[in-house]
Amino acid sequence: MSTITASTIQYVDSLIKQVPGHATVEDLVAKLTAKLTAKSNRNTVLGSAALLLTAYYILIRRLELNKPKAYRAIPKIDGIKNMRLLIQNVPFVDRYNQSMKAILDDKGIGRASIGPADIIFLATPELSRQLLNNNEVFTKETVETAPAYTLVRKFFGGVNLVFSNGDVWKRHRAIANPAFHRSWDTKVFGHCADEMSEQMIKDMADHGDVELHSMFQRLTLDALGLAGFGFDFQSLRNPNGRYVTVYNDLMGGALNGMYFLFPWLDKFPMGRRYQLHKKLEEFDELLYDIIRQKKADLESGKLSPDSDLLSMMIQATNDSSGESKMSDVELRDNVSIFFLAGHDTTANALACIIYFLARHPEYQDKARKEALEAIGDDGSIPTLDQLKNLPFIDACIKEALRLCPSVAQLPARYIAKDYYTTEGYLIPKGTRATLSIYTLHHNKKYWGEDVEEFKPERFEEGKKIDPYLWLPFSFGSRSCIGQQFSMIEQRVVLTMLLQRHIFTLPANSPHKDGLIFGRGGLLHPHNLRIEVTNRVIDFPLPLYNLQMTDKQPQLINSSNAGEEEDPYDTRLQKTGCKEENDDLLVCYADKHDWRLCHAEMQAFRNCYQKNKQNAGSKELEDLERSSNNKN
Ligand code: HEM
Repeated sequence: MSTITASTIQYVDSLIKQVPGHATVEDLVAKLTAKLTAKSNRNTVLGSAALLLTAYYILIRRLELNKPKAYRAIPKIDGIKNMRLLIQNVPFVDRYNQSMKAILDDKGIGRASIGPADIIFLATPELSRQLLNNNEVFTKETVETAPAYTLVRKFFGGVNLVFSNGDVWKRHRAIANPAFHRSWDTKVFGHCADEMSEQMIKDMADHGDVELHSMFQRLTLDALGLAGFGFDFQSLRNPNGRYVTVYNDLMGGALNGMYFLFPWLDKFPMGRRYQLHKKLEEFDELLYDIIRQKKADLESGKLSPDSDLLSMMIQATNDSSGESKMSDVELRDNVSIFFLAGHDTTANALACIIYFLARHPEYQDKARKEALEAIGDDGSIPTLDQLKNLPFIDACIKEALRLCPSVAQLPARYIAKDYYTTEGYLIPKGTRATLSIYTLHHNKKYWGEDVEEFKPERFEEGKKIDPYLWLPFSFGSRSCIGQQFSMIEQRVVLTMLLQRHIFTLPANSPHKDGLIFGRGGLLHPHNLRIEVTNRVIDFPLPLYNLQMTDKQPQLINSSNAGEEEDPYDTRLQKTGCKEENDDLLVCYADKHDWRLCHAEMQAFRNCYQKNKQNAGSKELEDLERSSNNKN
């Protein structure tokens, strides 16, 4: 057989050389069949069939002569290997390293037979420019193509901002744009950072470390629920709460590879699938309740139209008319997709950046210094103004997003018509294409030999980075609408956490030589455990000093400890702020971190300032002055 194959290859080769460049496969096959038939007198029928089969294999499968030359020029990636790794649920980065990294790094383009149609991976800045500026050719694959009974379709909806094209997408983007591009209230994010701070200290006490990625998932879910829809998931306080569990189960189900590969099993769901469909009904009930309530509150004037993202979108659809309006189903489908697009993505980014800062204490110190200079050290939530000038922290965020782009490759585009790239490759109609953001971010050609190292200096002020090379949020008209939301959230959370805590990678961490990523659709660190300690700081109140360490908080009177009549108490009584002071102490006793008692501290401070200026409080000031002199 091997001699037959070898001679057939030689024979087919000689035939191909005789055929003009523009010959069709049909010409070739006809010519080949004629020759083989003529020789059949000498060969057995079996031999001829083998020859024909081998010739077909070589012409069509190997040489792909049924495909245009400009398409054949795109290097091939091993699709079967990729599929096998996908079914084995191998994490994205391992799958990528084993099956396509070498080709994409070198050639910047590759194609594979995965799924119903070939998929082309684009991985140079020039190719990303072409994909991102040709939305009519590189169209989004919509969820509508999934049958209506599938979990994915029911969960993410038929039409929404992420999975739509043309006029439908324009209408959704126009309604969502003003809601996203506004001045976000930092308090929501700050409130979540407060809670996370508290939870981390509890986890440290209970387990000796903190699983950072799931902690940030809880933070970003709470933040999105509050800032987006005015709904408090309370997942930081209660990770097993009803809606958190429902939501997490649904995400786990819908993004599981098995659900993508066998969607038809959803037609008659059984076992776990059945449970998930039931949970989806529960989740939908919640979403529709939120929408109904919001509409009623807006109508009655109970809620201001700019109170959260959903209110603004409802207001925008009320202001538009006819087809521009959004139905409740469309609003629900967008709310659902915002959860998918807007919570895990930022959680991954935050977990990665803390990991890199923990691995590089020198960068952590520098980032903390910048944070303290910008937002102070009194535990208050930073304002937008205070967050404007954070060049080093911003550089760290960008560098972490380079190394860990949550969206490692863009969701696939369906090719609506034949497209010739400027390099002369053909991307044929009916195939699919994606942009490999991960390759662009990890290619030595663009970032140098130290490409895998965390170096925020790459993004220092004044350094220009090609927007088609660094693309964590994509670029152009279909870039991430939530970029500003995410950046503000990251800045608030990072500055507040750096102000309060020190992050250390445990000596035996499996991540000590490099980040290990987990399974699933989005790139995220796998089981990332970090040690968190409190910074030691001085209490800034004028009356006494509270020094705290993470281990042993102590309240120290600044003067005259042990005297019979405690002048501290006397002074407090005179300020008339004893009640506020008690509230503050109770809060501190409860939370073990005065920075989590900001409201109580502010109330005490306001009261103290006010009473100090009262006529007749001179005695108090004298007392304070004499106490200072003694110290
Ligand atoms: C670090 C955080 C984030 C990353 C890395 C990220 C990344 C991306 C990327 C790469 C795209 C382009 C997808 C494509 O072209 O197919 C995208 C689109 C989108 N993102 Fe984000 N995203 C983040 C945060 C958010 C947040 C916080 C929200 C909402 C609250 C959000 C909502 C969206 C939406 C709605 C789109 C679709 C925009 C359109 O097609 O017009 N994202 N995001």
